This record gives sequence, structure tokens and C-alpha cells, in this order.
Amino acid sequence: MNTKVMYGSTVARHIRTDLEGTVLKLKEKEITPKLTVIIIGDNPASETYVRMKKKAAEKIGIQSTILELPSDTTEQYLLSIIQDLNQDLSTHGILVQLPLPDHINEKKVLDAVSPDKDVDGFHPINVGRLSISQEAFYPCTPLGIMKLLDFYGVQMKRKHVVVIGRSNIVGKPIGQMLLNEDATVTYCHSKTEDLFEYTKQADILIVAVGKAHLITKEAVKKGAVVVDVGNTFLDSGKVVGDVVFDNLLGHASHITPVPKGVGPMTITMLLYNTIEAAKRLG
Ligand SMILES: Nc1nc2c(c(=O)[nH]1)N[C@@H](CN(C=O)c1ccc(C(=O)N[C@@H](CCC(=O)O)C(=O)O)cc1)CN2
Repeated sequence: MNTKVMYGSTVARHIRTDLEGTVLKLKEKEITPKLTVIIIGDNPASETYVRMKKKAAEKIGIQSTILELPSDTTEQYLLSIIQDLNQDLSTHGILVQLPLPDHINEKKVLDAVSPDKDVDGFHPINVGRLSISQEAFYPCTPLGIMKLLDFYGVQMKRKHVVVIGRSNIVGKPIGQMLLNEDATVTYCHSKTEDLFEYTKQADILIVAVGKAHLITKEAVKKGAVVVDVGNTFLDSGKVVGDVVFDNLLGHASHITPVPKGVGPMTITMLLYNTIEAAKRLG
């Protein structure tokens, strides 16, 4: 079987070119989309992702600010910053980079971001809207996966999708988005017994665990579509996914690589959501 490699980097380039045009049109109406990213502490991976977000935003004309706060920032102070940004008319998108330090309550922080500026799609109002298929800000990684599957012509309707991972950022919302497209969805997670009995039944397998090399071809039905959301940094500095990519070549019908697969789509969907917020808020 000739496996089709689904490059998010390629799809992202196409979408970002379109978005750049949309930003120019907004600027003609004197609207400059603005994204503010808040990062707390010094997690090296988070610092990398935040830098990538700023660079990608500025490349297409979105104004971008990073607020770097020390790891001992209090929850109260962080909440006050978010309140200020909610009120600031020039800010369209607010994003708090995760994970947060242990002393800060993630739920409280995400609830504090105005749902109208919640370009991450993590506010309960946006989560609820997704669950009833309403217009909302959808979380960037699952939205990016949907665009990627669509670009490569992967049919979702009536397919059996197995999602490994039940995080609020990826696992739960990607299952809901696929359900909204009439797929049949099975969720697996750390307490699932006989995991591979499920994965072997998948027409589309989404792996979002963060465990390097979890999935080899023995766990995958021949001809399945495999989407790897893993991003684990090895001591060598190399980034790897949850799937043994080379092992699946010739076995899967489609597969995403790591890097250059889902990751670039995550950042592209953040740009998309920020522009949507600017259109709505003006
Ligand atoms: N507030 C948020 N926090 C986090 C999110 C999120 O969507 N919102 N997701 C992840 C991290 N993440 C974005 O923040 C992210 C992860 C990976 C990539 C990416 O492009 N990875 C590259 C490889 C890494 C590299 O090149 O250095 C790839 O896969 O090609 C982008 C964004 C957790 N936190």
C-alpha cells in the first residue's frame, strides 16, 4: 500500500496565505487583529510554542504581544491581567499557554477569559457550543486535524474513529467534532483495558497521548488513517510523536508525520480564530 503522508506544514501554508489576505482586508477597515499570549514560568517547550505563535501571527500581519510572567506569579494577579485584557478594545484574542504552574487553578484562569476573545476555545461556553454543534471558537489542535483530514480528502461520515486520549485540549473535542461529521467515535484512555483491541478496529486512529512510540503497525488495521498528535522532546532535542512513523509506511493509507504534521495546523488555527475574533469584535 502506498501511504499518503499528510503534511500539516503544506496545508498550513495554503491557509496562512488566505488568512494574510483577510488581514489586509480587515486593515482596510482599520481593524488590526491583535493576539496577546500569556506565559507563566520557564517551561522550555511552552517558550518555543509561544515564540512560534508570535512569529506566525506577525508574518501574516496580526499584531502579537507575549506577556511573560515569572513562575511565582499569583493566581490573583494573573486573573487581574486577564480582566484588563478582556476590557481592552484593541485586543481580539487572549491565550494563556498551558500547562500552568501547579499553584494556579487552570479552570479558574480559563473561565476568566472572555468567551468572545477565547481564541483557544477552552472557555466552558465555547466547549458547550461545540458539544451542540453551534458556532464557537473551536480548540486549535482538533480544528486543525479536521482541516487536515478534509484537505487530504479523508471521509469521516460513517467511519469508526478511535481517539486515544481524553484531554480537554485534544481528545474530547476532536471526538465531538468527528461525531458532528457523522463518524462513530470510540474514546480510549489510560484506564482502557486491551487498548489495542480497540485501535485495531479504527478506520481513523487519532493518537493524543504524549507517549513516544506507543503505536506500531500491530495496533493498526491495514489501510487505516493515522493522526499523530504526540510531541515528545527526546534528550537529543529531537521531537517525536506517539506513532512509529516508518513502521506504518506501507500499512496505513494516510499518516501525519511529527514534526510538520498536526503541530503547524494548531498554530494556523490560532491565527484563524484570532482573525474571526477581530471580525466579530471589530
Ligand atoms: N493555550 C494552549 N496551550 C497549549 C496548546 C494549545 O493549543 N493552547 N497546545 C499544546 C502546545 N502547542 C501549542 O500551544 C503546540 C504544540 C506543538 C506545535 C508544533 O508545531 N510542533 C512541531 C514540532 C516542534 C518544533 O518544531 O519545535 C510540529 O509538530 O511540527 C505547535 C503548538 C500544549 N499547550
